[in-house]
Amino acid sequence: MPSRLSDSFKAHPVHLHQNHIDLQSVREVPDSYAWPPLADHPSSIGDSYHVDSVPVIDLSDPNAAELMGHACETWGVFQITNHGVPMHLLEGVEFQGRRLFSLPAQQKLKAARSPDGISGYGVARISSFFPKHLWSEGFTIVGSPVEHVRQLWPKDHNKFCDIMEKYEKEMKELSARLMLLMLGSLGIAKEDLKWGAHLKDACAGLQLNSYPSCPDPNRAMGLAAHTDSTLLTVLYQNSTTGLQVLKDGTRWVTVPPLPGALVVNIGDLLHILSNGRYPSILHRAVVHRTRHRLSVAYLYGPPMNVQISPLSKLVDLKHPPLYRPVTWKEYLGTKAKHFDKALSSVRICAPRSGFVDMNDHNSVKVG
Ligand SMILES: C=C1C[C@]23C[C@H]1CC[C@H]2[C@@]12CCC[C@@](C)(C(=O)O1)[C@H]2[C@@H]3C(=O)O
Ligand SMILES: O=C(O)CCC(=O)C(=O)O
Ligand SMILES: [Fe+2]
Repeated sequence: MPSRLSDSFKAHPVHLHQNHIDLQSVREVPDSYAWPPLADHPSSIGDSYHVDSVPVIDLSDPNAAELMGHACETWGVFQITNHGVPMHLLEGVEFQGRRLFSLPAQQKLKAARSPDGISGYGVARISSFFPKHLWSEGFTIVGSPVEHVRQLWPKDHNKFCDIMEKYEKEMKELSARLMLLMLGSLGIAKEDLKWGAHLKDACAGLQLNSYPSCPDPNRAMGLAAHTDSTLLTVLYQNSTTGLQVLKDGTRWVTVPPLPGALVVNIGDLLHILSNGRYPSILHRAVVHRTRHRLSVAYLYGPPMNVQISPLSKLVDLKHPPLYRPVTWKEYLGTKAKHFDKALSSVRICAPRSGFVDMNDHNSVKVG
């Protein structure tokens, strides 16, 4: 039986609450959705992004790799322009996403994700780690979405599936190109990577997120703070603000929507591969008082059987490997169990003077 990414959650089924209320029509935030108001929870505009903003990189710039390396070290997130993904495809994906989320609740539930499954309609998996519900709904595609989409539109599933397939193809090529640039910025050539010839044989998923407008956005949470379990994530957001990243572990900074631009996030697997030089970025999505927000995340990971471990070129006596090898599938299972402790659970005790200190209990035992 071949190994499949969709089996990652089999050992950690979660019975997620499906939204029992229609978020589009409520006038007040119910208690089960009310998060403590956060002092650093800017309600979308007016925060400091004007003085210290997420880098924007023009992919046609000859210095793109260098700029990206700097952005990865200092931010862990950047936006890209001139990426070559046609605008009409981005608009098509947004249109299909809106079409899906505007279906009646009963119809969407026909395509519900199963508790041990990866694909389908539902609330984000991470919501099981929080006491309050999220102000969002999602549709996850890993592999072919056709069985789930048939439940939504029994007579008309082709349009949605065709557009998503086209989009995934474009995203796969773009992600492979971004990986090459990022590796280049670390001094790594394609040949230095065992699976360098397979950057386009990636495993990947697509996550459509919908955030209805909210009567009290400071008390609701669209998507709680998390890092992605990917190498990198390419995110399309519509023209409504909502995505925020934690800068220097202290400040939430809004990633402003730029027409036609795409956001690139560093995920945990690139963090491991780069031996911590390109740290994964903690991010969240807040909601808006009057506007509905839609985002589409392309979750790019390595081919199925590849073990990800710190690149040997980045490891020496002064920089010992900080993480043990993991496959993407294994890491997703670890994330499902340990959530924000997943990265430290695969961390090797850092040797202090070249020797492994057996008394160092910093690492978490997994099993
Ligand atoms: C390939 C992936 C990556 C997943 C799990 C699986 C399918 C859905 C992805 C997300 C999308 C929403 C945030 C997140 C944190 C979540 O809950 O589901 C992501 C998670 C991860 O990056 O860990
Ligand atoms: O909606 C957003 O901007 C963030 C989505 C996200 O973080 C995800 O899907 O992993
Ligand atoms: Fe994310």
